[in-house]
Amino acid sequence: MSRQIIVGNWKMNGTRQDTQVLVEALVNGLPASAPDVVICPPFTQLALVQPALASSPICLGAQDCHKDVSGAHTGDISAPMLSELGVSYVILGHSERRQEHGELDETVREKAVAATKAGLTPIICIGETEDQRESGEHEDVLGWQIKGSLPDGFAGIVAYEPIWAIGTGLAATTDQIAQTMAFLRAELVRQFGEAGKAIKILYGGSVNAGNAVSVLSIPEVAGALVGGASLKADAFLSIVSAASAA
Ligand SMILES: O=C(CO)COP(=O)(O)O
Repeated sequence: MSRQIIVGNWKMNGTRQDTQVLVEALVNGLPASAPDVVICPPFTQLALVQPALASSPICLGAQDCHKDVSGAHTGDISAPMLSELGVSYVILGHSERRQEHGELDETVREKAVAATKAGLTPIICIGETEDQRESGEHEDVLGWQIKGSLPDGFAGIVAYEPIWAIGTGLAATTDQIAQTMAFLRAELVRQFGEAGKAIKILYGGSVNAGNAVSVLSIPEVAGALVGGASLKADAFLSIVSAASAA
């Protein structure tokens, strides 16, 4: 299996003090044979974290970017601004942004184009609601999200995050993840041809130190997008170690 990637999405958490303590623990505790590791602090902490990662293989990610390079977009941050801060990955289309900010597939696609132009690797999130899973519509929903959110020639990462598994402590079962991963791979190949085989797919949704080994051992799972457990150094480093073992 190719090298896995573990991404920590800190969401809207972390004072300067918390951030310094957490980053130091991650940098010092990273195992020698670690997978690729990315941490995505809030925008306001990026400039603080970047120098702390200077001599570490841990990469810096952001949680969103705008589709334009600059302009009258109050409160937004552009992809080149992130790139200038040493950011190399950006999470796009997270369900919290889709739900709280009404972000549509089309917007996510435009942001992915902007991110790629600025040299960032987009991590595009997709996932179904609990109702969609229960009514058996989840594959249709995920297929449409891939079609709508991933630009032509997409060479980034997809993160499958079932909305009902985010922050609930109830990760999807290994069978649910395995079936959905197989569906997503087939869909990526159907939509992108040969290039669809190379797109890494992460799983996200209540990944923790206890379930990481089983989640990361599922075929097609190329890593994890971790929320809550990425805020605790011990838990996140256990997940990182599980990826090294998977
Ligand atoms: O949304 C997530 C990562 O982007 C997952 O969050 P939790 O790991 O807290 O469920």
